This record gives sequence, C-alpha cells and structure tokens, in this order.
Amino acid sequence: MAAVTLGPEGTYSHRATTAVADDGEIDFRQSVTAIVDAVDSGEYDRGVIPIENSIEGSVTESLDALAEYDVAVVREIVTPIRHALLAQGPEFDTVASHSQALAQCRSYLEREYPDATLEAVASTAQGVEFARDDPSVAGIGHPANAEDGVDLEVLAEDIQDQDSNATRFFAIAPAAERSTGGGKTSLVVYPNANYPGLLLELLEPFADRDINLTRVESRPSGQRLGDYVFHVDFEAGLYESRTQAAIADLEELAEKGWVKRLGSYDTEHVVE
Ligand SMILES: O=C(O)C(=O)C[C@]1(C(=O)O)C=C[C@@H](O)C=C1
Repeated sequence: MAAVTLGPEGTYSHRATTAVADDGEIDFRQSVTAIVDAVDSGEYDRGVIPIENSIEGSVTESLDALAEYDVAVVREIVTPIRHALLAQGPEFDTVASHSQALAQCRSYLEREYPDATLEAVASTAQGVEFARDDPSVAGIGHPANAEDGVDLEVLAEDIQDQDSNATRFFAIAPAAERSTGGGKTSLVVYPNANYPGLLLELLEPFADRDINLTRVESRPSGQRLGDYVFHVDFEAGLYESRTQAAIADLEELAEKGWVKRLGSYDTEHVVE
C-alpha cells in the first residue's frame, strides 16, 4: 500500500504514517493540499494529514483541502508532540520550523530567544534540514531528527508550551474507499445561507438524536465575507440510522449548498 504524507522524512506526519502504513512505501509532498490532491487523483491509496493541535487548533489548510477535494477519511491518529530545538551549536539567529510548531513553542521562544527571527517553512523536518545546512539556523522538530546526519545538537527538549501537546491526524483514501465501519464521523456542511438561528438549526439534528458532537469548526467559504463552511465531527457511525436521519435534515437545511460525507473511522492513539 503506497502512502503519501508531509515531507521530508522525519516529520510528525511521517511518524503518524508509519503507524498506519508500516508495511508499504511512503512518499512525501511539501504541502497538505498536494497530499490530498495526490490521493484524490488515485495516485496513492493512503495519505496522512495533520488536522488539529491541542495548543494551536486547526490546521486550516487541511480543513480547506477536505472541503475542496473528494477523499474519504478512514482513520484518526492522535499522537503526543514533544518538540526539540536542534542546531549546529548555540550561536544561531533564526529558528525555522512549521508554523504550527513555532506557535506550539511560542512562550518558550519568546522567553529564551526573544531576538531570534522565526521562519515558517513547509515542515518541521525541513526546518531541521535548514539547520543542518546553516549554522545560523536552528530547527524545531522531533529530537530523533538530530540522529539522521552529522553536526546537529539537541539544544533543548520538550520545548512545547504545554506538556500534553498532541496533534490529531486523518488517514485519507480515494473517495470510493469510504469505510462502512467506525464509531466517529466527519461531515462538511455548506449551507450557502445566512439567517438568524442558522447555526442552531445545523446543530439540532444531532441534539435531537442524542449524537455527541466532538468538534464544530467554521471556515470561510471563500465566496464572500461572512459566508462559512462548517466541519462537524461526532460520535456515531455514518451508516447508523440516527446519523442518516440527521444528514437528511442537514441536506434539507443546506438545499442551496451541500453536505459532504468525509467518512467514518476509528481512533488510534500512537505514543512515541
Ligand atoms: O511539520 C511536521 O512535522 C508536520 O507533520 C506538520 C505538523 C502540523 O501541521 O501540525 C504536525 C504535527 C505538529 O503539530 C507540527 C507540525
């Protein structure tokens, strides 16, 4: 089974992918959108993308790509994220990492390196590569990245602002592989409407059927200011009759827009 995720080798996405596709080939892309595109086109059977972090919140590029492309979510992977600061030595003036990782270490960086320039790059592992090439750059990433070559020191470990830092990833597949099992479901709803009580009406189909929502997130539709797409996750299988009834209600509400079924899945906790 060929899988694709955020590269280069050594990203947290790569680690999460190994947990679900350890017997197959893993290829890398430089952005979440490129990963979703490669799975949507059938080039890969699996992709792994970050969705949400306990400190920094949604990975908005992932939510937008899930709304735009037609792929199935087949698994959820939750993994603790413990960042290290890696450099050739203590004399650096720039810290390069993924924007999520820089944000997860914001207090640490302000306290310890208030004068450093923060540079957002495609992934944590790419930041570490820059540090390997340039003594004026430090990277933030998994400490094991220091072992993959010469000349990198682990200057500090566990620099994330909360000990309990964790990221949720989705394993995605081509849309035809949408699973029929799994205890959690994700939908994307675009009502294409704006009137008092709309959000309440969107949530009622779940409350009425005793379905527990685990996340509601709004993203701009891109059509006009104040117009939103809603990402909804809940604890019920897609093919349960109460879910089908709730979706039928939502489709009526979103008659001018659409309801996208991303799929049902189980959660896997990966501890490193
Ligand atoms: O850059 C990486 O290592 C990634 O896999 C991306 C990512 C993210 O986008 O959230 C994944 C986990 C961590 O939260 C930090 C960065």
